[in-house]
Amino acid sequence: MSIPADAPILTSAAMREAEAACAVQGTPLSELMELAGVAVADIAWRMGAGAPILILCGPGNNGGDGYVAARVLAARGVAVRVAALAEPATDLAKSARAGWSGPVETIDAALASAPLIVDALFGVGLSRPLAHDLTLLLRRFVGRRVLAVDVPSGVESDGNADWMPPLAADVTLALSALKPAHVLLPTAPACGRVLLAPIGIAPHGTMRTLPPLKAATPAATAHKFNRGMVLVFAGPMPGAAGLASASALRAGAGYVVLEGSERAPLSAIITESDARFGERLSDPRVGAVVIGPGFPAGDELLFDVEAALDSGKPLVLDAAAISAALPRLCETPCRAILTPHEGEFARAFPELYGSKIDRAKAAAVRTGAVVIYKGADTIVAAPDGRVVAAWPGSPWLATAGTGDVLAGACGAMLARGGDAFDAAVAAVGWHIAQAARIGRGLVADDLVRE
Ligand SMILES: NC(=O)C1=CN([C@@H]2O[C@H](COP(=O)(O)OP(=O)(O)OC[C@H]3O[C@@H](n4cnc5c(N)ncnc54)[C@H](OP(=O)(O)O)[C@@H]3O)[C@@H](O)[C@H]2O)[C@@H](O)CC1
Ligand SMILES: [K+]
Repeated sequence: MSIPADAPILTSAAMREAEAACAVQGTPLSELMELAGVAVADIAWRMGAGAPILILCGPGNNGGDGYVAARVLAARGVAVRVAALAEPATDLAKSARAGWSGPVETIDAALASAPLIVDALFGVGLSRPLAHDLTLLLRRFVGRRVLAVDVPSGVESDGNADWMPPLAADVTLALSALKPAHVLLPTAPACGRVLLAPIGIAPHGTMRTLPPLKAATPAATAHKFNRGMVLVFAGPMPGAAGLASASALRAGAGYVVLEGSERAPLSAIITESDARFGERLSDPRVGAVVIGPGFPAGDELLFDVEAALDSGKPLVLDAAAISAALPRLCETPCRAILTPHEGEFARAFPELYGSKIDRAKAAAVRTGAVVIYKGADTIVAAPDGRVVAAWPGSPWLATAGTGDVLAGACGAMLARGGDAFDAAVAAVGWHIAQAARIGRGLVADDLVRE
């Protein structure tokens, strides 16, 4: 599974707006469908490597892309068969169908045919789950290689429903932009390797996939304080804050103070007693405060969160600190990154609905903070509507303590100054890159070991 880096993501409504704008600017949709069909044919050609190809066409424009691809592949000498679910229903699909001079079979008649299936049944126009008999029919193709056009058929492209496609794709060719379903669970794994065909629409939007990680080399004039000073607050379980402080240092902070713990995980980390927390909070060199790792909910946490909020420092609020800070944040937004996992998000924002992207965006608007909604399909959302989707993360990150490491990395990035959203995206990118480097058998401590 893989996804193009820094690629646009559009909902079906935004996609239709972009298509309409394209038509207004003088590019007919038939031209886009031609480009889409050629792009599908190119990938199918490479995947098929000379083998026969069966193209399954639906009634809408997704099916239209399939007919164009069939025509292009046949012209290249590939043995192509086309099977349709129904007659084309749109003018575009009808004209694409008219361009295909070969026979059109029924899907069950074509079952025995090809090792490579091009799934052009439904794209962003799917409006309800697939009928049961069609689902059963399509399952009979399981085991063949599958190239899905735009999305695997059966998937609701905006990520609002967890309808799973009967035929998971080996490769999905997203047209013009990725769709939320490509980057959200449970549908993302069914998309396989996602490729993007930029077919003439220049999508304007605020959602993208994770950008490539930039190597942040310190400036020649750097010293430990101007590289970012992070104050990590340890609660009753200091191991978690220890991980966060080590991670802040590894992720590039110049100076890390671990407050409330006597044991530093790395020799360069300064430990201090609780008594100095207030004093440290007013230290002008402190660029970010991390609070929450290893801290159960309760009065003690509430008191410290209030003090951190009063300080006006940029904050990373993790675990129970998120709910503790919520009433204040909703009243007076501050420069903060919240890092909830699924359970913490549900506790803090039980009333939000929609896709994971919608809910992350709504939480960011409500709190005025950047939200990193963690999971295998991590979403980073800013209050101004920017979103970065980090699918696929690393499966090795699904282990205790990795969230504390992410919180520390957020502290390091935030302490450098600059935009909190960019800091959050950089921290998520760093976290995934570290995990990818270590891979099999990773435990949280490995992420901060070297
Ligand atoms: N973005 C781009 O640049 C370009 C995008 N293009 C392509 O267009 C695709 C979108 O095309 P689209 O809007 O025609 O929708 P599409 O997915 O083909 O399906 C709609 C049809 O399915 C039907 N239907 C719905 N649900 C159903 C169900 N459960 N079971 C049965 N039927 C169902 C629905 O009929 P209904 O019954 O709902 O009236 C309607 O007939 C897009 O994904 C991309 O591939 C390119 O061609 C051009 C450039
Ligand atoms: K499809």
